[in-house]
Amino acid sequence: MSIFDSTKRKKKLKTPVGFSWLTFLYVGKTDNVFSESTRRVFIINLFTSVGVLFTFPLGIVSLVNGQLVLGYSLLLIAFLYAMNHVYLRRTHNHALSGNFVIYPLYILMIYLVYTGGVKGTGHVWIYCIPAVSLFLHGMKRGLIELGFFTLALIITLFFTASHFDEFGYDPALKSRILFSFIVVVFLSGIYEYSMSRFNQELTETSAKLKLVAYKDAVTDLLNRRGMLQRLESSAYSRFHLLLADVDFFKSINDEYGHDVGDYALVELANLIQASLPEKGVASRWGGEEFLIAVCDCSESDAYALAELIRQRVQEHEFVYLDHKFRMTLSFGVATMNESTSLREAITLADGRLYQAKRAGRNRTQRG
Ligand SMILES: Nc1nc2c(ncn2[C@@H]2O[C@H](COP(=O)(O)OP(=O)(O)OP(=O)(O)O)[C@@H](O)[C@H]2O)c(=O)[nH]1
Repeated sequence: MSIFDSTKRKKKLKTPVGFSWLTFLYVGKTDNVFSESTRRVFIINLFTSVGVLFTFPLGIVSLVNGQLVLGYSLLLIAFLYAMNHVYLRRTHNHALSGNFVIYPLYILMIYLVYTGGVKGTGHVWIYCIPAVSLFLHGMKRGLIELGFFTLALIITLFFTASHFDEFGYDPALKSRILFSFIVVVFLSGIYEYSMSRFNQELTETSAKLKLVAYKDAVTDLLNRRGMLQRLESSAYSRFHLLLADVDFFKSINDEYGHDVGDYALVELANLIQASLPEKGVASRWGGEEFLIAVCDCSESDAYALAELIRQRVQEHEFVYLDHKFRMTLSFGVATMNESTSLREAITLADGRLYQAKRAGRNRTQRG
């Protein structure tokens, strides 16, 4: 992999001056908001923030009503969720943070079903479990955990001295709660499955589109857009550009046909690729033009590389069916550095290439 695959400039969300809810929910990490990990951080943080808004006042109400265990449990969860925000902000570790969310939630739900919560309404909260569990742990682990949770629910409902009966509910309510919970698990599972399939297809399609957008279909090198993107996002502030143009390429097309011209371009691309140093990248810049970039070397090294490629091409015999022919390249070499921008360096290389052509072709022109 080339050194030009380095730091990518990432899109930042515009945040208004002062407090921003988006910045809060993304725990300050608003770059690359479309990435899966940032999305997870967002949802976990959203869930815990909403969780604090519910559990904190409900905890206070429970304490006031004298339900001390429930009150302290809710306040503990509110505290854990608030700490989770701090933890996410510092580490962005959504995997561990997700566990902070879901495991206390499982325990709280079983506790609410067992005790009846506030005025026997505790069981109504269990329906948030399937979606959260499947989202945080995915289909496989999520369903296994939900299986265990359902088992704990059955035991709590039917085999413990839960306080459920003391609120005067119809006995059928227990089985209705269980079945409706299983239905919600089932629907959430279908939703999670279709979402993950959709996301997978979206990721694959976007990777394919990127490939098409940044690669040249004939030579498989980067195309102009891909090369510009690579160079503009490179961490290196100094590199050398070698702009090569095939000499009299039109005559190849005219003499042997367009297919042979295409074959020659592919062969040239292979020759260039095979000559590249580790810290180099090549692209098809235009019709019969190739732009090469190298870094961590001197201007003389860059010139020597252009000469090496030029000589290899000159010595190479191109063979296509019963056609045999030779080709040459002209080069213009320029350096991008602190005082010369990328665009200026490309223009310089282009000007020097033109000089090499005017001076007779099959040569390298540097500054
Ligand atoms: N086969 C093929 N030919 C291409 C492709 N892209 C551009 N060309 C041809 O490249 C040729 C470029 O011709 P010119 O610009 O006149 O340059 P040249 O013949 O190489 O002459 P100099 O650059 O002056 O040495 C044209 O005939 C284009 O049709 C391609 O993808 N495949």
